Amino acid sequence: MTDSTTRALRLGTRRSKLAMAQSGQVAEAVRELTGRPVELVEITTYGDTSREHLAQIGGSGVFVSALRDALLSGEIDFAVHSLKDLPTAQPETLTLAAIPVREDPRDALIARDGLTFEQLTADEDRVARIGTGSPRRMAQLNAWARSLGRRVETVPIRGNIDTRIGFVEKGELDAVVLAAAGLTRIGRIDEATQLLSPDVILPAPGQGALAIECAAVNVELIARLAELDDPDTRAAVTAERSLLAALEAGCSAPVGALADLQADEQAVTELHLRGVVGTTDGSTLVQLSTTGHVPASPDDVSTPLNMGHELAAEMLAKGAAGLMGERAL
Ligand SMILES: NCc1[nH]cc(CCC(=O)O)c1CC(=O)O
Repeated sequence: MTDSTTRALRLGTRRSKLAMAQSGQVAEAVRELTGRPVELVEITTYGDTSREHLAQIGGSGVFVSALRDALLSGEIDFAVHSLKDLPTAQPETLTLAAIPVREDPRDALIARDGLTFEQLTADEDRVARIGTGSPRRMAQLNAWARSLGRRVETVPIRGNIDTRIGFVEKGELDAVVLAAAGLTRIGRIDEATQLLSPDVILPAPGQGALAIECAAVNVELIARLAELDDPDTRAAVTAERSLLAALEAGCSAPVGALADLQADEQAVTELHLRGVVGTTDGSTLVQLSTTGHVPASPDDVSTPLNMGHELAAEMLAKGAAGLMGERAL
């Protein structure tokens, strides 16, 4: 006989080093919270087995669909995702039970010889080759170089974090750009040679945040896991993802967004949302921001949702759609 209140909770995870690191961290928090054992169940996803470029596989959520199938079939009780890999449309059958406190949302540069982007691009006789498969990073890196009166060559690469850093270690590329949060989680943040300010490189919507997902029918577990939720992070990533959704862009589109919360003098929380869309060559960027007041109720995400929609409408009015690749306007 199995007792549903004491049996191990099954946490579905991808096998990658990053996924195992973040699942292990959440497993520990859930053990402490519930007093129940947590067992990791490895699930292989299409995103792990495909050798095609992510932009070519297209569609969002290649990393998440196998985990979601396992949630719906009851094979696992909950899953941990990188929020930035989750499609913005949330299926009704699944619930984001918790979005814990976010890690550093910034992108990081790992360059040869400890160099910064400014140093790397200073040599006029040698165009720096920077590896990234992300159209968002390409657009902003190229725009940044242009603003310095320089050029860079962005080289499309794929693979896990270790593989990508390997291109710099082997001298095949001058630098790569990765999420600081991923580097921190696998213990390699010390190798970053520069943390890229959001003033020049806006991260992907939701970058640095995790999402703990359950089948919607699992109401008791959802209520327990809600204690791991951080309302400030949820408000920020809700605004970022609402912007992404309203731009009708997928996770591989050249869209950056970052929301930060600040308490003003009257202790009212202000949400500042920045968004960018650009062509991958960096010749054109549409970059806008907005500020709103967030109500004290942690359950009310209507303000962040509206801010994302409104900022998207302004960006579209400034021609954002035309910059996002071959899409019907
Ligand atoms: N696209 C892959 C991916 N998904 C999540 C992270 C780690 C950072 C995070 O949790 O946002 C990464 C690696 C990267 O972009 O460097």
